Amino acid sequence: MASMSVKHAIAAAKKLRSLQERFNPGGSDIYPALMGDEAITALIPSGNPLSVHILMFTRALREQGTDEQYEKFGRRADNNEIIGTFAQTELGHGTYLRGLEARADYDRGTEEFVLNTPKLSSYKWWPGGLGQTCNYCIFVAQLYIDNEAKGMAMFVVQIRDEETHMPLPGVHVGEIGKKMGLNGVNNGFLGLKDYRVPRLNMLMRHQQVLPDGRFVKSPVSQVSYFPMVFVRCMVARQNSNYLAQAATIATRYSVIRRQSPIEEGQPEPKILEHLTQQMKVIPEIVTAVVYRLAAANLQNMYNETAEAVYRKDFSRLPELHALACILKVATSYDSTYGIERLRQACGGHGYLTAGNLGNIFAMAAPACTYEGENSVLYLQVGKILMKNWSQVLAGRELMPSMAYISECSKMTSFPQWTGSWECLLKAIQYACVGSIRLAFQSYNARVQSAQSQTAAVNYSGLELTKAAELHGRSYVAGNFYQQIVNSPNKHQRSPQFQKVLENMLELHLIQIFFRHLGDILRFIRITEDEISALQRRLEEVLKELRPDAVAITDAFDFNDKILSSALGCYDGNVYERLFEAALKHPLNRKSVPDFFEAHLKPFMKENADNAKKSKL
Ligand SMILES: CCCCCCCC/C=C\CCCC(=O)SCCNC(=O)CCNC(=O)[C@H](O)C(C)(C)COP(=O)(O)OP(=O)(O)OC[C@H]1O[C@@H](n2cnc3c(N)ncnc32)[C@H](O)[C@@H]1OP(=O)(O)O
Ligand SMILES: Cc1cc2nc3c(=O)[nH]c(=O)nc-3n(C[C@H](O)[C@H](O)[C@H](O)COP(=O)(O)OP(=O)(O)OC[C@H]3O[C@@H](n4cnc5c(N)ncnc54)[C@H](O)[C@@H]3O)c2cc1C
Repeated sequence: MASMSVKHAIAAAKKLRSLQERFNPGGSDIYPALMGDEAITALIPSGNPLSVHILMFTRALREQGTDEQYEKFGRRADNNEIIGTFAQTELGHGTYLRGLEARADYDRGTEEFVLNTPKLSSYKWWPGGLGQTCNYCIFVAQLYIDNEAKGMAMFVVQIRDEETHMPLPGVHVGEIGKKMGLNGVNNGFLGLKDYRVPRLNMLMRHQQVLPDGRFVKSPVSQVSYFPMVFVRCMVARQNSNYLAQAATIATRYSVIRRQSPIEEGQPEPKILEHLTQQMKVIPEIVTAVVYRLAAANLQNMYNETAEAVYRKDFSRLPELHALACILKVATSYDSTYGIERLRQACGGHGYLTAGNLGNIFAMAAPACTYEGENSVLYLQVGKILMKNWSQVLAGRELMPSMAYISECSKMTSFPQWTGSWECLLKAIQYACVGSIRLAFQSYNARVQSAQSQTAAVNYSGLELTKAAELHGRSYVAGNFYQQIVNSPNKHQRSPQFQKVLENMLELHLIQIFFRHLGDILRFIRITEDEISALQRRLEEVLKELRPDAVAITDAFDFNDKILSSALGCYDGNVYERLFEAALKHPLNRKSVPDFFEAHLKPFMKENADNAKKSKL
């Protein structure tokens, strides 16, 4: 499996490189985006062993290395002359980066770093492609000068011979083992023992160790976390695509499959005519659209911020970090749960490998863990919200994506309920701000009762998480509202198209309202009649969107090869394709399987003989 995926990944890399040269000669930016795109991930169903090389190794060299270091390592990596990975996580630590145990001691006598993974728990563990594909890596370690810790630093480390691919002396490298999916990625382990690299192998764009051992601190230490910010943005985009793929499959299947007359004596309808089926499928289509738009916005913000960071302007980093975290969490959680819901919406056939929903799930689910475990990132956003709430209390302006928090904080009570989109959006934002206020009070009370700030974060963790989750909902819903209602492109849309978009907005807002009804009722009074009215609107908008479901998913524009699904093909020949796939199964190669004579027949015979004996 690993060797097939390496072969496919290389073919894809070549093809994309040629597209890059044709459409963006000399540029380097579209290549990583293309490389990680849905086409590639779908065509390499066991995972792309070059993803971390392209998304993290090359970027870190470009963004964390000096120009000289880029010339030495980065250019070769961009050309795929060397293949690397990002080796940060260890067997004993993934989340708590300050606890990483790998160390780099500066030897000023030789102007080298001595790299070590001193214990079993300090072995690098998980990096994509490290097991077999890579010959280089970025090794993240605690930097020590004269045995004094200076914080995290990144080192370019050659781990295999460029000619023979043999591991170099002092390097212990291998594959970590079979996973629930992504088995083509050869995630690896790495131990280093007194492994020396020249001083200029430490990436020194933002912090430096001078030849005499003097340490020049980065102006902003968090900039060393920047490679993770990029991948979080990519996860937001990629997981939205996985959800869109699953939604396309389930929608197409739901207009082919017929089951159970709705009226006695009537023919069996397409299953998508059943209201509960609409509720399983259509909201997921809409969620995919909503997240794709949010992820596109995030990507633009990333591009602008990355350019600024390259010029050493770090001012927008906190906002990008907060948004990348929350969208990474929201898209990975919602796509994972959504894909499973869509699998169930395909009944028994959804469980067949031929439907491909299992593999799409296996691709999407680990994003809840990698690149920052989701609960940990919720807490990270929760902490940022606390900081921003202090700013609100001090009357200061907030970053644009949090401006709604200031606005809601000024409201003494929620305005008259109208049920309009503006009212629904405001209700979500208002509940979010109420949750932030409660979390802040709880956190503050703990700090005032002499708890440390970190302990106060831990014990207010549930409230911080709730506030972060609602902030994600507020941002995503607000972004969708702006794009549908206030977009400058609105007037170029046909009235029919605008109506479909507005129906999607209606469904999204009502869906989020019902998901968070408990949270909203905590802060806003809404009557039973007002809630019932929303229930009727939900049923109505599902009915309105039903005829558009196929067209919307067709507009995602996945071709059959990418979906790889007997249930989701464009031509709708579901049963023919399921049969075709079944007949290809190895057990169908022979009418009588080998195990019959060897095991089954003797077993049955023995039972028959015993039965005969007991009758005698
Ligand atoms: C189309 C493409 C397809 C995509 C598919 C992807 C394919 C690739 C597949 C897999 C790749 C997976 C690769 C990896 O997993 S690499 C390893 C990733 N590891 C992590 O993400 C570790 C998670 N941990 C952390 O990020 C941090 O430790 C932490 C949780 C944020 C906590 O760190 P720390 O304790 O140091 O920090 P504080 O909480 O005290 O925060 C201090 C201040 O720093 C700010 N901060 C934190 N992180 C960042 C950041 N990234 N950028 C900017 N600022 C950051 C934080 O807000 C605090 O700020 P303050 O103002 O309060 O001082
Ligand atoms: C498919 C895959 C690919 C990966 N690729 C790479 C790669 O290329 N390079 C790389 O370096 N790493 C990679 N990783 C590792 C990944 O980044 C880590 O697994 C991830 O950051 C989570 O860290 P952890 O495994 O240590 O989880 P842990 O931190 O041990 O989490 C376990 C549990 O503890 C909880 N927890 C931890 N800390 C806190 C806290 N402060 N507060 C509350 N709860 C907490 C978590 O919420 C979670 O429930 C990959 C992982 C996977 C699954």
